[in-house]
Amino acid sequence: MAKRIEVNGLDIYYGNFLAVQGVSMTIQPQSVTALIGPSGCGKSTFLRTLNRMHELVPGARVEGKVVMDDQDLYGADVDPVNVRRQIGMVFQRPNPFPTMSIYDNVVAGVKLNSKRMKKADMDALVERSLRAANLWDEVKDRLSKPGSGLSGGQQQRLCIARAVAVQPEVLLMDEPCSALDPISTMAIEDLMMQLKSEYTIVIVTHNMQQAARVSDTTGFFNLKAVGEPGGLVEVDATDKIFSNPSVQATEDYISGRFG
Ligand SMILES: Nc1ncnc2c1ncn2[C@@H]1O[C@H](COP(=O)(O)OP(=O)(O)OP(=O)(O)O)[C@@H](O)[C@H]1O
Repeated sequence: MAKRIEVNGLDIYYGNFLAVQGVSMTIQPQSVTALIGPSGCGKSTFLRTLNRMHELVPGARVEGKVVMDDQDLYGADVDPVNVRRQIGMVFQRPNPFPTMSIYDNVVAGVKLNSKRMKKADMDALVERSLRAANLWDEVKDRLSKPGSGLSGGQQQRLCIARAVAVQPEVLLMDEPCSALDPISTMAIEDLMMQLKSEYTIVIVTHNMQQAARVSDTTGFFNLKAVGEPGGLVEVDATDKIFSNPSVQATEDYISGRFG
């Protein structure tokens, strides 16, 4: 299921404002890629271009290429809704539909894709997705209760269950633990390590220990200067980035000298 994403010469605009310039990188399947860098350098903006969510902002657009396996995600005949089905996203704040039951939250995306399913198949999908998100045991006896009744960490795992229920190839996570306590954070990190055997995972994180713990590859984004666009400074094996980066700015950032 996991797919490779090739990004080539990507420039990302909000109207006339060039927010991110010239990103080229390969995102490997069945692995976790972490994106780190100081605030405002364009990590989240870049992440949202990978599943065509960026263009939901009026006036926002990209130039350059994003190719998933052999599919040009910005090709003229490509339906962005279909791209978002293949490339799921988990956000900073857990955002289950508050009045919907846990069960309905898991199948919400599947229903949106207007797939008609038998009740037994739907039940199996709910169980499989909640198990994949390591949440099944905690909620199996209250599937009809509202998703908003769960703890923050459980809600975030519910959102992950909702994302995996549509069987995407890629999972994008934008600071998925920043609103969670350390125990819930550990649960999500464990989950990422398990999910990467089936998915391509890209995570934006401000937590460098987290990037070092969970990712195989790390990309460091930075602004060239104030008022200049952000860009990818270097991308390499996580061990290398955290022990012997090629660029001084990466070392300065990871050793806490700025950002
Ligand atoms: N909706 C928007 N409209 C206009 N400009 C935006 C919008 N969202 C972000 N930007 C600008 O794009 C640039 C990159 O922002 P982005 O949020 O991607 O950075 P980031 O590295 O993810 O930051 P943080 O770590 O603080 O979340 C910034 O200059 C920001 O002000």
